[in-house]
Amino acid sequence: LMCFMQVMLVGDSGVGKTCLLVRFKDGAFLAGSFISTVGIDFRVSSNQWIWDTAGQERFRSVTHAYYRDAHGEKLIPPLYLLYVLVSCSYCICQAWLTEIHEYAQQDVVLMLLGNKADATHNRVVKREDGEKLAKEFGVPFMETSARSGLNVELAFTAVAKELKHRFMKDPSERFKLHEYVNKEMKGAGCCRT
Ligand SMILES: Nc1nc2c(ncn2[C@@H]2O[C@H](COP(=O)(O)OP(=O)(O)OP(=O)(O)O)[C@@H](O)[C@H]2O)c(=O)[nH]1
Repeated sequence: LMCFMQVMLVGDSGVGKTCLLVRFKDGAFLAGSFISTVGIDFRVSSNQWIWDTAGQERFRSVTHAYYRDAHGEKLIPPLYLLYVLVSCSYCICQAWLTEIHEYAQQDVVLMLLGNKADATHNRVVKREDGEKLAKEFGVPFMETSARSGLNVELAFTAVAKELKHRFMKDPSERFKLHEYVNKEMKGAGCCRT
């Protein structure tokens, strides 16, 4: 059974959307100069089609267009919402969550990721803050690092598992995304690569 899915990464410019994708797909970290995504981009990884959206405000209308299909129906795919632990992008995450609720379907699969967990000396957002925000919106949460690889694989496979279960609609085997994530995720102190 081939299951092809699309997911989308959203979050402010510079939080590490492209880097997380590259880490997941190629197992490498894109260090050095930062090339901002223009509009929207996608990468195909085995059976996942992952949209990488531009975080910059001036591309917002382009990314919004992808939230709906040609008939204006609410479409769009499971989302990973990112903020970064080293700047105030966390503060505006709430705005992203509100926007997603407006544009996406009710049953959208969402995952909140706090990226750049490796940059401990620059950290300004506490883990508890991420947990609190996630709880408020009822979404699973984990801290990640595209640099060290922390929880990157898990973030993508957990959503893939959830979608697979939804697709197969087998009520006897209800997949519990929150439980799975809480069991499998690593803390930021431990660097799994
Ligand atoms: N230390 C550290 N730096 C990271 C990490 N992820 C990304 N970066 C750096 O953050 C910068 C921005 O990363 P991108 O992945 O291009 O950010 P983006 O969210 O795709 O940005 P836009 O395309 O503008 O929306 C780059 O300089 C990366 O090297 C991480 O986990 N740890």
